[in-house]
Amino acid sequence: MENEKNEVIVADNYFTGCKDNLRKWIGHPRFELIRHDVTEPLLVEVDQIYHLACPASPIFYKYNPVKTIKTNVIGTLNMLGLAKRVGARILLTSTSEVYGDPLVHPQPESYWGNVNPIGVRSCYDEGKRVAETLMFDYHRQHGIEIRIARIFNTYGPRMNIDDGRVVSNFIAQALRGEPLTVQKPGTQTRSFCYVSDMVDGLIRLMEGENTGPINIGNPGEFTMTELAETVKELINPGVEINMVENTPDDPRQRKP
Ligand SMILES: O=c1ccn([C@@H]2O[C@H](COP(=O)(O)OP(=O)(O)O[C@H]3OC[C@@H](O)[C@H](O)[C@H]3O)[C@@H](O)[C@H]2O)c(=O)[nH]1
Repeated sequence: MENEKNEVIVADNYFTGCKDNLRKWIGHPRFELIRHDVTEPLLVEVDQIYHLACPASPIFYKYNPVKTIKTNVIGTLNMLGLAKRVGARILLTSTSEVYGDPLVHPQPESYWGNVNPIGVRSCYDEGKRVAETLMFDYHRQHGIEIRIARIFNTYGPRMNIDDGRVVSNFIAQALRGEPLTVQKPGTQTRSFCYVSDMVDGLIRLMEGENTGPINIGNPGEFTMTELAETVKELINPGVEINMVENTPDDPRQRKP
């Protein structure tokens, strides 16, 4: 949008997104906002498609798993159909979850992953794996220009305070003076990425020549206990850290 030539159409079903986050652009002559769910076809004329749809927080994507997999499969088919009809380049935001509970560490893009196909996270990780397959099939079969980013745990301003991912959870808990809930064993690791770095990475990927898949994230790796201690020290040294039960199939380590 900052570029004076670009016109931007945002399609959002507001399941996790929020109109208020776009307040700055609503009414701008080069901006259009449509309430739309990608599981339905979208008829617009565009040169580039950022296919970002799908809840990303485990609590949200597990809330309605059938809808999550529909978004990843039917949603991606619809966006690829749009790309094919108008000759647009399409970028898919895939995920580090395609590596599942990785047996290779760190995870290079060449690693095929260790994913449970029938678990509670499968709607998302297998869904994104199918989405990647569809991208490459449309590329090979129809010559569609594709870009695939594998996003690592990302955080930043305007995240929903109840998003459920670990960074916002710990910060919200510390601000409220509630115990920080570290899911057991606490030694599991993540590499975190700041949202504006992620956006830079996505734009560079879209504008560059590399189709991907490419990991976008940071090499810094933290255990969840280390993260809780850092948040406690920075925000509220008086707060407790509680170990709580984890959810099934939580990846033990993750680093690009
Ligand atoms: O309150 C909490 C929440 C989470 N956690 C732990 O923190 C770790 C990170 O969990 P998050 O819920 O933030 O999300 P994950 O890293 O598992 O997945 C995320 O990262 C990759 C993205 O592409 C995905 O969209 C997103 O699901 C997990 O090990 C989890 O057990 C806590 O210890 N306490």
